[in-house]
Amino acid sequence: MKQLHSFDELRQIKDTKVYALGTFDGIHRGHQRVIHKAVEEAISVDGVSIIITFEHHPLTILHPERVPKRVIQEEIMDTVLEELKVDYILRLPMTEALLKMTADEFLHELCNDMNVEAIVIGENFTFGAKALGNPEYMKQVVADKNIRVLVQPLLPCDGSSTPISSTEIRKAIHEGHLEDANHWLGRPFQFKGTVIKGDQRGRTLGFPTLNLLLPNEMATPPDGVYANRVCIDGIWYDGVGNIGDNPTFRNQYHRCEVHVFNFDQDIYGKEVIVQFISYIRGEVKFNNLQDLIDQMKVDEEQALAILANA
Ligand SMILES: Cc1cc2nc3c(=O)[nH]c(=O)nc-3n(C[C@H](O)[C@H](O)[C@H](O)COP(=O)(O)O)c2cc1C
Ligand SMILES: Nc1ncnc2c1ncn2[C@@H]1O[C@H](COP(=O)(O)OP(=O)(O)OP(=O)(O)O)[C@@H](O)[C@H]1O
Repeated sequence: MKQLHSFDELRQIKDTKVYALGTFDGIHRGHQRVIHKAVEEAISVDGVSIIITFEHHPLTILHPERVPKRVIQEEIMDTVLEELKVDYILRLPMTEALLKMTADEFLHELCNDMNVEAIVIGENFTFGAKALGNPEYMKQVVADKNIRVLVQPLLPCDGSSTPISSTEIRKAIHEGHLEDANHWLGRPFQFKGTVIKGDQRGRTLGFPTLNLLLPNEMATPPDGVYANRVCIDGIWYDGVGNIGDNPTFRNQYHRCEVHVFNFDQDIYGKEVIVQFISYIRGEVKFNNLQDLIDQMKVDEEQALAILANA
């Protein structure tokens, strides 16, 4: 998948274009429906599929303190889009000028002299200044250009009328409802990070762990113990992990650590991906080391049972 950063770069592409429009934080199952349709259409007209999105959330300009935490990191988003066979992604830089662009102006930039065959959006898609543009309006504006607007019905969360959305997924992650978040995402919630040096105490407890700082831009599950999977050098391992600041010990800092089963290598400085499969329990301040060790043994058994069925 190739990366684009401006309307000008988009104009350089001469192939027949099929767009999928939106923020796409998470590439959840609803987003996948929209993207799949765009890829399918592009193949059927021998053209290219292009995701049109933004480099940063609009609130980075208006209210930076209110920017929502992300449910997928950009790098992982790109990997998922590659797997979905998307040809291009245009990440428009977020500027005041872009925010002020009317729905009409936005469509003009996207559609004039661009050789566009179709635009795929979800039913709830809005665009342009003050989000005044909607699917009906888009259809009217592009009707005379022979561009088809393919509006996809919203995929609901199971057993409810609420559509799957990054907002619902973010909430589930924050509340520790990883099974829901993972189901709506269509893959486990995960993040990538660099392994840092911990206090090297874990080894002496019989539970060596790899330590990571939690990525600042990401939604994070609550402090506590989790069944995890970890990707190290392209290989996936099972493990049991903890998010928190280890209240049993003094002078600790907030981090994510995972005890990886059947693994004993020095991987400081390596990039790993940690997936969160299920919440097991909250973090506890233990009165002595033996109580912590005994509890970690119970956690390990529970994680093994969860992962055997996940
Ligand atoms: C499965 C698991 C459960 C844990 N639970 C707790 C806990 O409830 N309370 C706590 O203070 N630390 C907990 N920890 C963190 C340990 O205290 C920490 O791994 C250990 O002190 C080693 O730290 P180090 O990696 O900096 O050497 C847990 C760690 C793991 C792997
Ligand atoms: N559940 C869904 N089913 C089908 N399409 C969806 C669904 N949710 C969003 N879409 C569509 O996917 C594209 C990207 O969605 P976008 O990220 O802009 O919104 P969202 O997922 O609803 O996020 P938020 O929770 O931030 O509102 C849009 O065209 C949108 O209409």
